[in-house]
Amino acid sequence: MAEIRLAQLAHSYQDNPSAAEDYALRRMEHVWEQGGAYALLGPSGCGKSTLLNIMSGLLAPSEGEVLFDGKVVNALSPQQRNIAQVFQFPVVYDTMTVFDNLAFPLRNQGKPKATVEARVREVAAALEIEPLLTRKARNLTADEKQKVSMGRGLVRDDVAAILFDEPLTVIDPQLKWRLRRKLKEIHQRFNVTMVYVTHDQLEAATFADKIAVMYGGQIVQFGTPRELFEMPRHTFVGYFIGSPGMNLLDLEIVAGRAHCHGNELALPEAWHARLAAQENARLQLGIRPEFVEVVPADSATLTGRIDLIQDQGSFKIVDVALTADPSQLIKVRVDEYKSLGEETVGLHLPEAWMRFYANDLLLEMSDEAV
Ligand SMILES: Nc1ncnc2c1ncn2[C@@H]1O[C@H](COP(=O)(O)OP(=O)(O)OP(=O)(O)O)[C@@H](O)[C@H]1O
Repeated sequence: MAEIRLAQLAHSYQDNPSAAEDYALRRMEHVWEQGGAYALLGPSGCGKSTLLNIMSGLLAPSEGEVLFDGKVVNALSPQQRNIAQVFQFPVVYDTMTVFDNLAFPLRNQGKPKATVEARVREVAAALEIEPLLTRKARNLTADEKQKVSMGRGLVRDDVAAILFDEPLTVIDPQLKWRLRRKLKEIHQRFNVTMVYVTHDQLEAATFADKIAVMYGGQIVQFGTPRELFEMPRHTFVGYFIGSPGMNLLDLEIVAGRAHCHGNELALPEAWHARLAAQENARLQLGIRPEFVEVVPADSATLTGRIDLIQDQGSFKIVDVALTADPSQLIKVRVDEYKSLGEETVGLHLPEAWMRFYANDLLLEMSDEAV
């Protein structure tokens, strides 16, 4: 088991990269601590698999170093790094029984028969595949094969880390949730560093203690699911996390004060000054649909017309088109029983839940300054 450190790491698939866009991974510093349960979350093409393959040793980075417990491992193969990897599609030996598939990595290491037997049964029980142990792998369903594949990743107790690359893609949706919970339980029991790649925020949040959100070849935020929800450090995190994502509204500075679509924001003086000081930056206000309040129009920060109401069961998502600019929609989450009355509504944006971004990056202010 190991701490995995990425030092000045970058990767380009091109021979002579020059511009930032030539890099699948932009220069990064990152640490996965020993024993953590992590998710690497991001949209297709953001660099997740590239990063995972560099950590496992399947791909050599074009720049920088990968360190396991402080030792540079760039030149080591996946076997030498002692990494277990579980891929999107099952990797099993069809002609072997499930037992032999699970036992394979242990027998390769020359482990005693009793140890092999005990460990295979423990992992099979954790994954609920004990009844399959005597079956030939080729007769299994895709779900069952993938469980065996995961079992092969979990069976060794001396691995530096287990890396999962979208391992539940082939799994039946109803089973997915149960398997994620299982993986979490197994993580708690075996205390091994796990990094789980996914593009699904729910999958990331149910598995991981901390999530690294990737965008455009960079880790734009590394935090708990709650931190990503409450304090997105990049507009992409605001937009990508949440359902629907964060509302992002352009801000203007008029005579040194922050305005949103023609209305001055009710903010402490220090915030107006901080925003006004961001010369030439694109300024945005971010607020999640959960925190926008529907209020009488005469006491509102902004007013608008209800454009669409989507019933989501226990709540509704209401799209409000702003009076000052009807092309700008704000999404508001309201209780299913809330009566919205008039078509024109007022919106209150509580100061505690407003987030400010300059060129997509969160602006912060210490408590004393506000
Ligand atoms: N072998 C390769 N040769 C050239 N470019 C590649 C190669 N593999 C990936 N890329 C490019 O690198 C970027 C990152 O790809 P990567 O597969 O790491 O992203 P990802 O987040 O894992 O996406 P997905 O979820 O679709 O697998 C993409 O622009 C992709 O086109």
